[in-house]
Amino acid sequence: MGADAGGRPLKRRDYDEEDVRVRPGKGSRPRTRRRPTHEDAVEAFVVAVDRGRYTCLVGAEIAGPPARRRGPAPVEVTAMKARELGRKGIVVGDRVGLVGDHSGRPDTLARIVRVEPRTSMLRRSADDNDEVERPIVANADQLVIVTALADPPPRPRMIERLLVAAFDADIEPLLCLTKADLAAPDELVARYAPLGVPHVVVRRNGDLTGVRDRLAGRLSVLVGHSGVGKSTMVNALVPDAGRAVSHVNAVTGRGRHTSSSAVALELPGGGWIIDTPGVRSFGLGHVVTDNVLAAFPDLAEGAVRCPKGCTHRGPDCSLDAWVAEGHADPLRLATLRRLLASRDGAADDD
Ligand SMILES: Nc1nc2c(ncn2[C@@H]2O[C@H](COP(=O)(O)OP(=O)(O)OP(=O)(O)O)[C@@H](O)[C@H]2O)c(=O)[nH]1
Ligand SMILES: [Zn+2]
Repeated sequence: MGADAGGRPLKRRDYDEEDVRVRPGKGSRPRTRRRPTHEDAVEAFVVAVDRGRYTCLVGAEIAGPPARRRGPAPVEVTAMKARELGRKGIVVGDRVGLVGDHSGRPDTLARIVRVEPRTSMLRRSADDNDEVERPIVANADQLVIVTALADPPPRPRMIERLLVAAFDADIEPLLCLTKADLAAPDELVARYAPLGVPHVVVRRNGDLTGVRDRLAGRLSVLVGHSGVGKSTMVNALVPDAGRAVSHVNAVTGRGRHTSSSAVALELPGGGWIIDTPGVRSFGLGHVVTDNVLAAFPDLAEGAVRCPKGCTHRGPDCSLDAWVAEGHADPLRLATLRRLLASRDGAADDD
């Protein structure tokens, strides 16, 4: 399980497991009962979710520079999920179809009747040994791993977890090293650059050209431990971020929800960033072993010699020999094994 006949790890293509979970119909109902097609639904982009209320933008340019936007400014619409969608989850980043009152006028409520197929889904589990996954953000094409160079100190375990999550979700990672005034980035860069992970270095009030270039025209999700300077950077990248967020709050009317959920913000130069609240941990219980391994490209190469179904933790594992032969750093193998072990309940803290 978890690999195809050629031993390659399976990639998730069924981005929405709820789509395929078919419920047995209630006897008398004809099986061919068709749902309304809602051909009149307008396209919208979900920028915030708060307890059953979805803040959606109608007419937003999701990729590419806003200069290319021809029509009028996007309209912010509050919507609820239509009954017919059942338990289907809707998250920030989703593209949806809206019916009903989508004027965006105060006290109006549209209905989401459709969720477009997703190009990616970033998920985490509550715990490593918990396979129940929580979808976080849909359709992102870049995962920005925000790490302070000091205060708080970098947490390599967390970085590696996020790299696994990015690989599993088929999202490109970007290491964003903040607080460069406090410590040099050399050590972290030396650790991740050989793995092909791109990086940018930022500091408060510093030049943001490097990170802006990486974010331009893309849908990036920012994840980091609390206190790494994520808000400081977001506010510098999106000068009216605070206003946008409080506007969203005003629409949903539920006070400050920025600390508890993700919010999508448009970059002045085009593209979107999805800011997520600071995380303490990032569970990987839902990731198949082969995808954990595949996120370690320096080791995955050596694992082709492993016995079929290798847990990569037992005495038959060929990775010990691979490392002994000098193909990879023993610390990397230790990291991989710690991660795999934590999925069986062992602690894996920084
Ligand atoms: N020295 C230094 N301090 C910074 C820098 N960027 C942010 N800080 C400080 O670090 C602290 C945390 O910054 P925030 O931007 O609030 O961090 P955050 O990641 O958004 O944290 P949460 O809101 O808890 O998720 C604040 O006291 C900032 O002033 C930096 O480049 N250098
Ligand atoms: Zn093995």
